Amino acid sequence: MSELRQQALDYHAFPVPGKIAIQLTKPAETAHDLTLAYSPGVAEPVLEIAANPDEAYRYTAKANLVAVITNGTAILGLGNLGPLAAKPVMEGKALLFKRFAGIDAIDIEVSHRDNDDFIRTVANIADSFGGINLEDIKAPECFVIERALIECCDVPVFHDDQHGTAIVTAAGLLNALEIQGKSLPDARIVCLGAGAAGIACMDLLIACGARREHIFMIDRHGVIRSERTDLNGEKPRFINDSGPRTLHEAMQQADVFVGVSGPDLVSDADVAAMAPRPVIFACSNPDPEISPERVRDVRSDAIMGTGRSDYPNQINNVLCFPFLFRGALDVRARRINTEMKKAAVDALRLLAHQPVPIEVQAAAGVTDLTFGPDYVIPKPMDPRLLPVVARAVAQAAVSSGVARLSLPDRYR
Ligand SMILES: NC(=O)C1=CN([C@@H]2O[C@H](COP(=O)(O)OP(=O)(O)OC[C@H]3O[C@@H](n4cnc5c(N)ncnc54)[C@H](OP(=O)(O)O)[C@@H]3O)[C@@H](O)[C@H]2O)C=CC1
Ligand SMILES: CC(=O)C(=O)O
Ligand SMILES: [Mg+2]
Repeated sequence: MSELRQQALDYHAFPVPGKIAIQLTKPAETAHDLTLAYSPGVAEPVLEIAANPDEAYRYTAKANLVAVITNGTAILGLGNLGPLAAKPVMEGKALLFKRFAGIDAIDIEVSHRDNDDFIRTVANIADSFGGINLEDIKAPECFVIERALIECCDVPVFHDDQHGTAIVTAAGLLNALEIQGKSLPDARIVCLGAGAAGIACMDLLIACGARREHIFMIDRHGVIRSERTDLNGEKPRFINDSGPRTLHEAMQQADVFVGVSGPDLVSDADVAAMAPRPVIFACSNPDPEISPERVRDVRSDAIMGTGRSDYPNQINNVLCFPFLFRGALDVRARRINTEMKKAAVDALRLLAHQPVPIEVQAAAGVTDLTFGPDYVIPKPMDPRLLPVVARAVAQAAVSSGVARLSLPDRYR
C-alpha cells in the first residue's frame, strides 16, 4: 500500500471516523437550559415559525446551513460508485465549507429510482437549509435535476461541479491567457469531457467572451459533431463541424486545453501539437488527464493547472463554493445567477494579481508566489478569499435583485 494511501485512510479513520461532527451553540447543562432548549420553551419558536416561515432564519440554524447532496453517480473522476461511497467526498465538501467560510454543512447521500424521485427527495427537505449544494451527479441527469430544483426550491440550489468548476476555470484561464499574451475571444479551446463540468465551463467561458465556434467539445466518442446520433442533454449546443473529429485533431494549434473527463487521456503528442504558449488545465480528480511532469517534458512554454492540492495552479471548485455560498447566504439570495458567478470570476481573477501574504506562501510550502505561470489563481488557504469573493457575490446578488436582505455592514 502506498504511503499516501495509508495516510489518507488513517486520516479518515482516526481519532474518530469521518471528518465532521455537530457542536452545540447554546448551553444545555441545567434544568433551566433544557426548559428553554426543549420542552416547554421550544414551543415558542415553533409557533413563531408556523406563523411566519422566515422566522426559521432567526430561531434555527437554517441561515448558516448548507446541504451537500449527491447520488454518487460521478464521484470525482472515479465514476458511478453509488451514494454511500460518495460520503467521504461530501464530508470533505462540508469540511471545506466550515474551514473556509464558517458555513455549517451536512452531507446527504440519496438512493433513488429516477430523476423525479431524486428531485422529490431534495425538494421535500430543502426548507431545512439555507442553501443546497448538489455534488458529483453525472450528466446529463444533473442538468434536469438542477433546473427542476432551482424552480421549486425557495433557497439557492447550486451544482458545484457545473458552476463552481466553471467559475474557477474561467478566472484561472483569463489570467493564464493574459500571461501568455492571448485573449479569450481569439483562443482556440479544446474541452475534453462534455459532462457536468465541461458544459458549464464552456457556457461560462462564452459568457466571458470565448467564441462558440472556437470551442471543440469532446466526449468518449470524439468531437461533438452534427452527424452524431448519440448526443444527449446539452451536447447539441456545442456541435462544431469545422474540422476535427478526434482529440488529437482538435489539439492541433489549440491555445487552451480544459480536461474535465478522466485520468491519463492526453498524450505527449497531443500537447506537442498545441499552439505556442498554450494553457493546459487538466482538472480530472484525483488523477489529471496528463501530469504536469509529462507536460514539462514536452514543452516549456505551457501554463499548467490541475485539480490537485499538490501542484501549482489548483483549478478546483474549492476556490469558489465556500465563498460564493457565504455571499449568497449573507444576503439571503433566492438563487445564484450569472451576475453572481461573473462577480466571483472577477474577484478570484483579480486577487491573483495582488501580492501574496507570507502566511499563505508558508502554507503553500513556497517562498516566492507572485502572479505568473505558476500562480494564476489564489491558493485555497488565502484568508482574503472569504471577504473578497463573498462580498463580490453578495453585492452582485443585491444589484441583480435576487437578494432578500441588503448588503451587511461588514461588506460595506
Ligand atoms: N477540478 C475541479 O474542480 C473539478 C474537476 N472535475 C473532474 O471532471 C471530471 C468529470 O466530472 P463531471 O463533469 O462531474 O462528470 P460527468 O459524468 O458529468 O461527465 C464526464 C464527462 O467526461 C467524459 N469522459 C469520461 N471518460 C472519458 C474518456 N475516456 N474519453 C473522453 N471523454 C470521457 C464523459 O463522456 P461521455 O459523455 O461520452 O460519457 C462525460 O462527457 C472528473 O474527473 C472530475 O473529477 C469535476 C468537477 C470539478
Ligand atoms: C473537485 C470536484 O468537485 C470533483 O472533482 O468532482
Ligand atoms: Mg465534485
